[in-house]
Amino acid sequence: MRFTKMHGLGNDFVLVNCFKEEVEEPSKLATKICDRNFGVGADGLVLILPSQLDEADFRMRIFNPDGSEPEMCGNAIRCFARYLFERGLTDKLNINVETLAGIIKPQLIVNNDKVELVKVDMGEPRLKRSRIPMVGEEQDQVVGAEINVAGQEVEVTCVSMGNPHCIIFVDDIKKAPVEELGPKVEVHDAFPEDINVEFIEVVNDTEIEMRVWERGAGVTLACGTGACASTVACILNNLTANKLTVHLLGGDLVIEWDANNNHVYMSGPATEVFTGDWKL
Ligand SMILES: N[C@@H](CCC[C@H](N)C(=O)O)C(=O)O
Repeated sequence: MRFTKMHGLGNDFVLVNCFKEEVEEPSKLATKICDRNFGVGADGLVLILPSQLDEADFRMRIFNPDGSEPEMCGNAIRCFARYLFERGLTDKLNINVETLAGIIKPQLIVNNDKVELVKVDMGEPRLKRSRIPMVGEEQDQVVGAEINVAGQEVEVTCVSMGNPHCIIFVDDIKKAPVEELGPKVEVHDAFPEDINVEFIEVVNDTEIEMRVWERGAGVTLACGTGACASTVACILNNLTANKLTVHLLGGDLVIEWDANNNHVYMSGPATEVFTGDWKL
């Protein structure tokens, strides 16, 4: 099976073109191919598929290294769009992609035939508890709410970008308890579908530092949906302006929550690393 290894700011993926390859058990394949010792090594397996929907050009499925299937992945969809364009699967610069989080719209910014950046219309953030999902009063927003994590009160803001995110503000990002608190919050009873956990230090009005513990993956160098959810969380808490540079371990994303249409936009790079043949 032919595959392509790509990354968005070090959040890395194995992409398989299912117009040419057949993947029978994607969840099982993800656990094997994402393994960093016995496989290719990646934060996710991405399948490139045709869409049956009139409004969509292609369909993206993504699987976490633990085999679970999340609704969306921000860094993967930039890689997905670049792959489609550079492999000639489309000549469109604005692509409509069917995902479990709805239709997501990447736009390729091309210079001299080279994809320089991908700007993605990530759609509207979901703010009600029932849409995160989180237990409790369905219609409420979760802004500065307290949850008890192993005997410790933790203040959280929760936002869904199609997939769920729990944002925790910290004073010093270098001391953020990503590996201690992250896995406990991920599987907390309050979150019936588990949750991605972002630790945020607000640097100033237009910049934040972020570290992430991803559902089904653990620590990663970047998370696109997480950067979008964290930007929304900063704005809901009146901490920043509506357009931010999000500094991640793997590099920077620019995120804007547009007040005119309530959509969140993410801009960042997508990089191809190598292609290979999977033999197992
Ligand atoms: N790294 C991704 C998010 C991948 C899915 C996530 N682990 C989940 O389970 O929701 C991104 O860039 O958005």
